[in-house]
This record gives sequence, structure tokens and C-alpha cells, in this order.
Amino acid sequence: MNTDLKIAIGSDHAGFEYKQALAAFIKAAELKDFGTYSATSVDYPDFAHPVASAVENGEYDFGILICGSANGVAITANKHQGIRAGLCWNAEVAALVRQHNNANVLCIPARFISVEEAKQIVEIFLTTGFEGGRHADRVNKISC
Ligand SMILES: O=C(CO)[C@H](O)[C@H](O)[C@H](O)COP(=O)(O)O
Repeated sequence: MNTDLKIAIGSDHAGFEYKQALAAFIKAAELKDFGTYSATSVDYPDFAHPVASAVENGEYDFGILICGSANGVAITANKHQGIRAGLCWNAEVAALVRQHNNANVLCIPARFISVEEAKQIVEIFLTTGFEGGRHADRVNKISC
């Protein structure tokens, strides 16, 4: 897919192969791979924090994080004040996390979906806009 967006991507070992496939699939204005760079076992926060920081500081428009279940990377990314990371397992959820939650980090569970499903999720996530309105009121209430 082609996009004018700037994308930060990262994974742990469980998401490594999917990250490689998605990085090849996304033709972005800029795509930075924050690692991991092999299938050797690593700790997901070491990759989720840098991706979340890069989106939080405005360097990148969106982040994509992949681990086995996507829970580890989602929990980590959501520790960042400016991050709304959503776990997406199908295209419909990916659309909703953009339309209703204005998510800026997409978390993909590599051990539970196919690479083709992951590509579809990425495409929907990156091309769907926030609906605003009542959803903006709710998103504004998230920060504490
Ligand atoms: O953090 C996770 C679960 O919330 C991720 O799915 C990790 O990829 C997973 O825990 C890694 O497990 P492994 O047995 O060390 O490969």
C-alpha cells in the first residue's frame, strides 16, 4: 500500500516475521524500523517504548507494533501520555479504533492472525479517519 504518512514500526521476536512482511508492504513517505532485527528472543518493551516515543514526540504520524498476542506492546505503548494504542485482530476493529478512538498506534497479534490479515488491518488502519463528534468528547476524557 502507498501512503504519505510517516510510520514507525517495531516488534519483538514473536512479531519479527510479520514486521518484515508489513515493512515491505507499506510504501510510506518514511518508515522507520525500530527493531527487533532477528527472531532471537527479546523483551517487547525495548521496542514498544521507542516506537511510542517517536509517535508521541510527533516525529512519526502512526506506530505499528507486533508481538505474539499484541497485549505486551499495547500495554507498554499506552503508558505514554500521548499514545492511544489499540489491539486489532480484524479489519473491522482496525476501522473502529481509528473512527472511534483516534488510535495512533496499531498493535497486531502475530500468533493469532495471518500475514494477509495483518496487511489488511494495516491498510484499513492507515486509511481510516477519526469521526470526531461524540467520540472526540470521549477521547478527551481518557487522559488522567
Ligand atoms: O507480550 C506478549 C504477550 O502479552 C507477547 O505476546 C510476547 O510476544 C510473548 O509473551 C513472547 O513469548 P515467548 O514465549 O517469549 O516467545
